[in-house]
Amino acid sequence: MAIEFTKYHGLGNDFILIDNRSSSLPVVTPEQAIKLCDRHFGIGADGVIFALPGENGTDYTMRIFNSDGSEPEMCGNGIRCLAGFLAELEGESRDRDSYRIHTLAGVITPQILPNGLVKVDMGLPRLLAAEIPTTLTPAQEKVISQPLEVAGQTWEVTCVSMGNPHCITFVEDVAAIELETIGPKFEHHPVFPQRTNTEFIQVVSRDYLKMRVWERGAGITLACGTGACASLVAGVLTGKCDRIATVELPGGLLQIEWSEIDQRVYMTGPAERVFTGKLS
Ligand SMILES: N[C@@H](CCC[C@H](N)C(=O)O)C(=O)O
Repeated sequence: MAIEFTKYHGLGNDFILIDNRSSSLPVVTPEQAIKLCDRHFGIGADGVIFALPGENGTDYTMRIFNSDGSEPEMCGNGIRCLAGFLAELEGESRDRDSYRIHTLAGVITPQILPNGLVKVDMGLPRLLAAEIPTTLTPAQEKVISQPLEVAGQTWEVTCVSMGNPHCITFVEDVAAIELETIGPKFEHHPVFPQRTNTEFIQVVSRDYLKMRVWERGAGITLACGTGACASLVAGVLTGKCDRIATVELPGGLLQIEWSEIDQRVYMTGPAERVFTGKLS
């Protein structure tokens, strides 16, 4: 049976979206997702996202497979794309602009703004070592500016979970980082039992950060929404930036806020539909 899909991207972080609302199991296996994501022999994408029926009273459930077939807990750019995709699926019967989405990282709420951008309530950042998870500090302690040996160099890292793990390091010049070489070494470092996403951040000013990312299960991507949120939180924890900042990624800009009022993180950015097709 042919499966319809729609390709979306959020700042060049691209996804194959599948309408999976009639079943609570993804209609594509992780092995198939690897093939679909292949940029030479498949459609090409950083991941496959499924719109499933809501669980625990939510409107919908999001599941995602990375391009290596692993399943992450959350995806920031992906959930903006999912909001656009759901609006498209609901069509003229749509009577809301925000969705409560069940994810492996908890309930996440994207809202489609009148200007077409999507603002997402990304929830509370998790800061304890056990929550990342990492063995860099004792389980119930935060991981702020800790030394970590990677590739014969000592990096100062701060770790934040947005449901998925992030290791953030502040550098003088993001352009000088050899991501392809160093990224996998962070991802598979033994202090990260569930591997990690790694963000390299250059602080341009207290409200403007430049970021490059190596994603767990996907490698170099043009943007990472959870990574931008985690990086702003790391910047606040280390005193390097304000609670509201623009994060510049290779694919474009995200606006991130770590609210002083409710301590939740809010991300605003685009979601662009690219094309549709059928898997046979
Ligand atoms: N690109 C995403 C994150 C996708 C999941 C990540 N690769 C992981 O394994 O945690 C984003 O925009 O947040």
